[in-house]
Amino acid sequence: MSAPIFPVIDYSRIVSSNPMIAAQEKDKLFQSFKDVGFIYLKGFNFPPEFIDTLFSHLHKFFSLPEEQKLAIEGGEKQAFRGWFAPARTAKNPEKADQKEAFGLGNDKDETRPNRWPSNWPEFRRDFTTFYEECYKMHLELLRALTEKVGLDRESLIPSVKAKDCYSALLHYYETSLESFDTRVRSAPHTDFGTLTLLFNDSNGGLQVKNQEGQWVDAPPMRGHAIVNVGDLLSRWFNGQLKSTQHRVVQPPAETRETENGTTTVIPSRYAIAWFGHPNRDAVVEPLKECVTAEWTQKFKAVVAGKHVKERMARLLEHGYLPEKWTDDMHRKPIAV
Ligand SMILES: O=C(O)CCC(=O)C(=O)O
Ligand SMILES: [Fe+2]
Repeated sequence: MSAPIFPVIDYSRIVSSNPMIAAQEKDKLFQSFKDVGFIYLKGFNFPPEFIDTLFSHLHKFFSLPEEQKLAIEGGEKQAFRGWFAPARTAKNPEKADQKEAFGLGNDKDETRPNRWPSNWPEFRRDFTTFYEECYKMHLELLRALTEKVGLDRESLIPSVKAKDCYSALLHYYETSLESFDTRVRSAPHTDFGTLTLLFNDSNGGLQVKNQEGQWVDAPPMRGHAIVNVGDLLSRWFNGQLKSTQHRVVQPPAETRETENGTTTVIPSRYAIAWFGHPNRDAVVEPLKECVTAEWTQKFKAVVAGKHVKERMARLLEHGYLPEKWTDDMHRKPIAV
């Protein structure tokens, strides 16, 4: 196997009680987010078998009869909780990514109830555990990053304590080769929040834009999460940490035997993303420790909830058509 394209960070070293080990790993974490904005994370709270269980839930959920999924369809009015049909990943089906999704948030947030599939307690239990564990891990990573700019390690914690995070279960369904000419699985974007923890099945497709502006494959590695910096964390660190563009393209096509000969298809792919977001009412502006005479303030203050909602609504409104996409689109203010 070739060398991983991002640095591999060992979570167990970040939280090690040996200060030398922890400091070394935190340096590497900070530097990696400065250089590329992406890492592979290993040594964390749950074993690969737990992720396997989550993936088997995904397979089962997305193959439920459509009427059962429609019963828990989500959208902006449901705070993006529930099922998103393929055509609903954008209002105009022509522009939608080739995927269906299930979104969930903090299960204790009664103002935005999750829309769980009925009669399936294990699904709710396991994804709630997953959500909570990812939340804990992201806290430790935030602590490490704030320490690195000379702040108290608890400085950012009050701004994320509401657990207003989000998780998206993704099914990029099998398609014919022809329909891929004009459509993508997930068009180029940056994530909106603090840190994203991403778990992939063994089918590739994720690509990340490198410093030279080229798209490079970020293949999945068993037992590792891919973790990347989102826009709001980048803002907090005044752009020192990079919120890097990524996209999902098709893996190699497969040829199948059929009764009438052969057919070429793009195989399906499943992914589980957990997006760390600050509290809805948190005001995110560059930390003063990250603003200097040489590196002046790059961003204005934004209210986190407004930023996230606008970005999600825009995604749903417009979809991401590659030919219409411009690299700075996500930074343009939305007309309200
Ligand atoms: O499916 C993937 O690997 C990545 C998905 C992604 O980037 C996202 O949903 O923000
Ligand atoms: Fe993403």
